[in-house]
Amino acid sequence: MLPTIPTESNSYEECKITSDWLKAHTDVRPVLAIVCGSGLGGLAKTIKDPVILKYQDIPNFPQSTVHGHAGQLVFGTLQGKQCVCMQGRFHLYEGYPVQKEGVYVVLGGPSFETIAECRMLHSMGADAVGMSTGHEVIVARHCGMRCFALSLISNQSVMDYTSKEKANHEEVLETGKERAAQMEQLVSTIVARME
Ligand SMILES: O=P(O)(O)O[C@H]1O[C@H](CO)[C@@H](O)[C@H]1O
Ligand code: HPA
Repeated sequence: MLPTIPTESNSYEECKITSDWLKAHTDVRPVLAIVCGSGLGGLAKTIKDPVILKYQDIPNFPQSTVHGHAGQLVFGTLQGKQCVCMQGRFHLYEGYPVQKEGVYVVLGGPSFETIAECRMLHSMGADAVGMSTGHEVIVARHCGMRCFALSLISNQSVMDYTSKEKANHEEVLETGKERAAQMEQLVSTIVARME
């Protein structure tokens, strides 16, 4: 029987469970990761002191369904560098999304979108709406700065005329407060790893 293939990318919490599980099962902390395609999994055999973890044993991990893909992570050392090899990859044709991408639309604010505007933006392919980051990035790029932006999705757009919900700044602040510690951790980790 073929394994169930997730169609959505995992949440932060699910990814953290995966990452904690992996860290508990190997002391290797890879500085590089190599994806091995069909017939190329042999590279993983050259890894020194390998720790082999099967995809099927890793929580929340996708499964390889293609013949010739071993379906395991091999952690160890290659040319003196700590690395991990994926012996088996995940393809679009197996039903895996290439990447969970979204379209961020930036509007002028400060008002929140009306239901009609939300519906229009949704029908145009928008996944998220903001009134800040897009503008900032445009100005920064104009000044020649390289940018990396994070936007916390803080509230749901209201699309239903019968809904009693209304997007509001209190909800945005509330979500911001709930996620502040994670955002702070994420940003400081990114900064620490910057060359
Ligand atoms: O205040 P920032 O962080 O921009 O986030 C958002 O929160 C406000 C809307 O509630 C807007 O200012 C919007 O940009
Ligand atoms: O619902 C929203 N719309 C636009 N900008 C926003 N910023 C936070 N929430 C929103």
